[in-house]
Amino acid sequence: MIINETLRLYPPANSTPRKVERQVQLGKLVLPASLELDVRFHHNPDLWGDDVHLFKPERFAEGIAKATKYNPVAFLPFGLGPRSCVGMSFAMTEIKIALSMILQRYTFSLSPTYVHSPMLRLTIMPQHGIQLLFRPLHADA
Ligand code: HEM
Repeated sequence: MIINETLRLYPPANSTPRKVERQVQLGKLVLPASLELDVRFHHNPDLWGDDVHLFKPERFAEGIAKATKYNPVAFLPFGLGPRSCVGMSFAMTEIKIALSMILQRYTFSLSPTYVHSPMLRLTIMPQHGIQLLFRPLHADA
């Protein structure tokens, strides 16, 4: 739940560039051929609710399908289609291993010096870093 909500609000790839191959109508919008688009993810209150900008891992309590109201294009941290991320399974496995190794050994909380300022520099990253206070769970950690 926490990983999914982090990927929803702070997807490392904030948008996906696409080029329109042939003219297409999307609702009221007519997109002409050759138009270059930057498709941005996960900030539509119609899909996520009025609390779209809040970090709420519990959205995913019953899985991605339920959280997205069964809309298969609502949650796209790894993109979609034939050019979607080839590293998705690797990345998800790596995140889970790293988190479980940390959580087995430490508790941690945000340092009072932390300033929340996500910024886009190729990927989304914390502008001033993330200062955490770690406490070992075991005497030998
Ligand atoms: C949390 C980690 C990651 C996220 C959120 C992420 C996200 C993405 C996104 C959004 C795309 C573009 C998909 C599209 O255009 O539809 C992409 C493409 C790609 N990613 Fe990742 N990625 C992650 C980790 C990785 C890792 C670990 C690898 C390699 C080991 C990787 C390799 C690639 C490659 C090669 C592409 C280009 C695929 C293509 O154009 O056919 N990614 N990724």
